[in-house]
Amino acid sequence: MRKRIVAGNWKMNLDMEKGMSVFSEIVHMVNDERNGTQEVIICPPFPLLNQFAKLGAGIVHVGAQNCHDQASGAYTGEISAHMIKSTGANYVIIGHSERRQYFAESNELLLVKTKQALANNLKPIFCIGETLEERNNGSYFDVLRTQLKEGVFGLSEFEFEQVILAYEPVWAIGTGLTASPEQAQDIHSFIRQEIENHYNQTIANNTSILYGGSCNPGNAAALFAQSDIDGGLIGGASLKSRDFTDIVKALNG
Ligand SMILES: O=C(CO)COP(=O)(O)O
Repeated sequence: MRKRIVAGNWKMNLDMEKGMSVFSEIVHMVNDERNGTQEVIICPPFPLLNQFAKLGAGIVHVGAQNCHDQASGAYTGEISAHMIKSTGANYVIIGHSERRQYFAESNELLLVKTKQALANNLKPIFCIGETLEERNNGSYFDVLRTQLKEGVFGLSEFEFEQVILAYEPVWAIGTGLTASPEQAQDIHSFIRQEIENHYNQTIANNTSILYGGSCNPGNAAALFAQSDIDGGLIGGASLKSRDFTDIVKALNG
C-alpha cells in the first residue's frame, strides 16, 4: 500500500536559530499527533540538514531541496547527493518549478539528478506541474505527460518504485489559488494512469502522489480526502509549526 506523506518545503527561508526553533516545535507536535502509517518530512535549506536530521529523531524526516547531477568535482557552490545523505537526510526534492524556471532545469537534467539521488539512497520527491498559461490554453495534460516521459519515466521499474511524485500547478504556488479538490483529483488520477501505462498497475497503485500549491489547514482535509491524493508538499504553511501540524492532522482523516 502506498504511503501517506506530508512534506514541508521551506525554500530559502529561516536562519539557523529561527529554523531550529520552528523545527523543534514541529517535532514535538507531530510526535503527539503521529500515526504510524504516515511520513512527515521537512526540507530546509542545506545548512540546517544535519542538525534537523539529529533533532528529527525519526519522528520528522529530513530532505534537501535540490542536488547536483554529478557525483563530485569542480562545481563551485554545488551540493552532491552523497553530501546530502551524509548529513542524515533521506529525501531530496527534484524538479521543483522554481528550479525549472529560475535555474533552467530541463526534464533530461532532472532525470540525471534523480538517478544521482537514488544511487545515494535518497528518496526523490519529483515535482511536475503546469503554468497558468498551459492550464488556460488546455495543453496541461500534454505538459505533464512530457515532464513524466522525459523525466522520471527514464527510470527502471526498480528505481521508479523509490520515487514520490508531487503535482504542483505553478499557478497555485504561493498565490493563495489552490486547485480545487476535484481539479487536483482529476490530475492525480491522470498521473496514476500514466504510471500504469508506462510501468504497471501495481507500481501505479503503490506510488505516493502529493499535491502542492497553497495547501493550508483550511483546505488540506478536502484535498487529502480524494482517492488519488496521498498527501501534500507544503510551502508557506510549513514555516509555521501550528499550521504544518494541522495539515499533518488533516492527513489522519
Ligand atoms: O511550492 C510549494 C511546495 O513545494 C508550494 O508552496 P505554497 O504552499 O507556498 O504555495
